[in-house]
Amino acid sequence: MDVHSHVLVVDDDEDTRGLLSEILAKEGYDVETASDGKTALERITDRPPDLVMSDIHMPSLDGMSLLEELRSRNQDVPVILMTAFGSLKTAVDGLRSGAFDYLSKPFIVDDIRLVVRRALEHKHLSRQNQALKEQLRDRYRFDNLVGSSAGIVSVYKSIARVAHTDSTVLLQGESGTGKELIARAVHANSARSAGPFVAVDGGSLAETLLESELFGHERGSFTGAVASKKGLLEKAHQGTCFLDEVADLSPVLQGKLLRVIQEREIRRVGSNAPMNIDVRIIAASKKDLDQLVKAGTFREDLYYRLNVVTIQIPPLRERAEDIPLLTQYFIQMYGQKKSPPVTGIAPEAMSLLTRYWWPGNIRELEHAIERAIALTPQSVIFPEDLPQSIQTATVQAAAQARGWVTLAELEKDHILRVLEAHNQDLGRAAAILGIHRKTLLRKLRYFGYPC
Ligand SMILES: Nc1ncnc2c1ncn2[C@@H]1O[C@H](COP(=O)(O)OP(=O)(O)OP(=O)(O)O)[C@@H](O)[C@H]1O
Repeated sequence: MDVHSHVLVVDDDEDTRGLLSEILAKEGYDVETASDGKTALERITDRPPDLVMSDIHMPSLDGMSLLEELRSRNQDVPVILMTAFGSLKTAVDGLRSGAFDYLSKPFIVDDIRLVVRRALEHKHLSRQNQALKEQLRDRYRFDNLVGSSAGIVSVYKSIARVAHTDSTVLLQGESGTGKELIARAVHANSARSAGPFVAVDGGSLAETLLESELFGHERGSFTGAVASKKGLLEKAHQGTCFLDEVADLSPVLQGKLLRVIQEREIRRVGSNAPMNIDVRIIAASKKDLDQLVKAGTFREDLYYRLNVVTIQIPPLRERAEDIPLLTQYFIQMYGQKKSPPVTGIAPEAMSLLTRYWWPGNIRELEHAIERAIALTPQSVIFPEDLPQSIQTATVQAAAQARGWVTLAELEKDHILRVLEAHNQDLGRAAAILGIHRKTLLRKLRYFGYPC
């Protein structure tokens, strides 16, 4: 946060103005003063401050009226009311009318510092959240895809370019980068959008089951096939079939898929009669198909058929500038359902998110935000609401930046990772670490870990 934040002190008492100016200037703030509410309004119009500290009782426009005037002008500057000891009720009324906080006179210097810092942090945070909300509403979106980095904008352009053609598309990207969402966007922007979108996971089923899932089967074609059944490719007729984890298809199924693409026809298991189908195939893989072809585990002819247009989706760590926007998007998605609603994230927590390397990409970020929202009792996400792995990763990053790491940091990091990986089960973690449970507890208490 900017230490040169501009604070306007409003008080009819000259000594109070002097005292506050001195304290705040020492903290690095740029301080201006006014002796009554009317003068304050003129100053605010000329140069809007980041924070207003106003006495409640003043001649010509008191603190409460100043607050009301600011709110009626839709000016969202935080206001701290100052009150003489005894007029607490007015201060509480002020909070109800939207003051950020109040300070009682005589002042305690540390209270002033703390309340001012919190008010400015709050201002900074709400400004940041507002900017992100506007970005989300106006731009940086393509269907349900969010992001403004060069990497994701180039993906949007590719989607727009290929959607209207009927070509087969190959999506290459790590797990959780949004391949299915992108496939849906291609379908939604194509001439087939009124037709079905059918997703098939090539890695989820054993070969024979997958074959009958994909191509369907005739009654009696194998034990248990009591009725004939449409396959997923048939169900996708006149629409799009999204084939995820295409690298996991067995050689036999790779051959059959190649035939579908070449001949535009399928045969149900147990049938010799071919059926014409009109399906656009979008295939996806987290493994590099080019490498698999070289290694001889993926058919080269199928690769060339799939690879007519390839969209490379960059991992989240290579487009860290998208993290704040995505975070805000997920806060809006999950935070509204909570009571009280979660509407923002503290700058320290956001800083942890932007420094983490996200091996699980956007899916991992989405889960981290969803979990933090479920855990936090407040309306803002703080660092301690984030998974331990994200909190500790930052220690590692800092150590790496220094080029070394202390033994104590290494030990703490390792212990917390093992605990995280085993759902905080102390017994299992102690066994894996090769130490007694009591020793583990002692170390955790020493780290300040709640147990
Ligand atoms: N750009 C994005 N904007 C908003 N949400 C996104 C974006 N990309 C991905 N997501 C969300 O992240 C999650 C994972 O996305 P998706 O399932 O499409 O990834 P994937 O690459 O297909 O993963 P996998 O390879 O593991 O199947 C989903 O909940 C999706 O809605």
